[in-house]
Amino acid sequence: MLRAGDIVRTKWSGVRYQVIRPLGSGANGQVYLVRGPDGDAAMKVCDRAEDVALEWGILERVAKHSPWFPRPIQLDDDRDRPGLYFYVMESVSGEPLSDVLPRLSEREVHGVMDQMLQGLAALHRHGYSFCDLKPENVLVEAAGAVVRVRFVDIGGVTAFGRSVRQFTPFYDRAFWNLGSRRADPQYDLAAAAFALLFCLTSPPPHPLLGKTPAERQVWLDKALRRVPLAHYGTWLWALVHGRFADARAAQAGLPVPHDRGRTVAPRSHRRKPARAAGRRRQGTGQGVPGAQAVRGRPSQAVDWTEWVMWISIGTAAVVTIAVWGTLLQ
Ligand SMILES: Nc1ncnc2c1ncn2[C@@H]1O[C@H](COP(=O)(O)OP(=O)(O)OP(=O)(O)O)[C@@H](O)[C@H]1O
Repeated sequence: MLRAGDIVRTKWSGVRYQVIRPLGSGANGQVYLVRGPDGDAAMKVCDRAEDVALEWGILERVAKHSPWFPRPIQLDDDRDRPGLYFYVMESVSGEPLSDVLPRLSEREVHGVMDQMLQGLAALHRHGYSFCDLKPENVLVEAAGAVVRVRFVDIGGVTAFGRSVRQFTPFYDRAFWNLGSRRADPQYDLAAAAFALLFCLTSPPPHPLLGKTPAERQVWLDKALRRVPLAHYGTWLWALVHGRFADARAAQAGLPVPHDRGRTVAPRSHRRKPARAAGRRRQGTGQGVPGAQAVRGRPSQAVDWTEWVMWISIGTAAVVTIAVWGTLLQ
């Protein structure tokens, strides 16, 4: 564990980094904001040399093709602390997806998802899946009209066809019994959908980990019906069920924003789930460009503008009939 102010001197190149503050930690290690000869950077420290070597190798390979991941800077050991293994990469600014999404407008949510899918498409073009895609690993910078999305945590990136090495249960399609735990484009598309879904509604409760796959699916179906953005329920359903051929098709199917400057309500103010449990429809996937047939998709949240329109038409019809009735008497 490093502290603010600690100095790390690299063993082989003699470069000096000063620790500014921790940026985050996880199962594989800790990440610190450090100041080096070229300014601020992020240092990932792991207990095992193999983890550092593996992540560094992936980062070098992937970052070449994908500006969505941090740029690798250097791999080395600490000269003064034997057993401290680390690599240094670009420090990515932004906040985790879960903190940012609730205060974005529909148009900005659309922008975030569009960029996430572009980032995934770039990675997939080179034959890799992200695999450990979750809100903590998606950093978003939203400044005015500009929204910028970057990915961190390269550790799970896996070549297509291989078994997924690193995953988080709630973002893993196999946990929901919706596919295998093998790396492919749909694995990431499902994870992206779970990330958006849980940020827009609420994260799954911990006890779900001990439930059967059927019980988990019931929970997921309910969550999909609670999505507060028009048309996103259907699109997310198609993503988690692997209905899009690739990230480009999913991007083409992104619901068009109906932006009225509204922000996606914070959790405490979100609309109550639509009372539509019995209104599940059979669908054909129409209206979701790029999606194959979508069956048993969840019904959408109530669209009040449609209700207002029908009430107005009904009132006008009643008034017209009443006027004619009076005139004809
Ligand atoms: N390059 C970076 N720039 C800024 N923050 C970063 C960077 N890399 C990682 N982080 C932050 O540190 C956190 C932990 O890093 P990382 O995900 O690499 O660790 P991990 O041990 O693999 O975590 P997990 O167990 O979640 O997989 C990230 O969620 C992110 O908030």
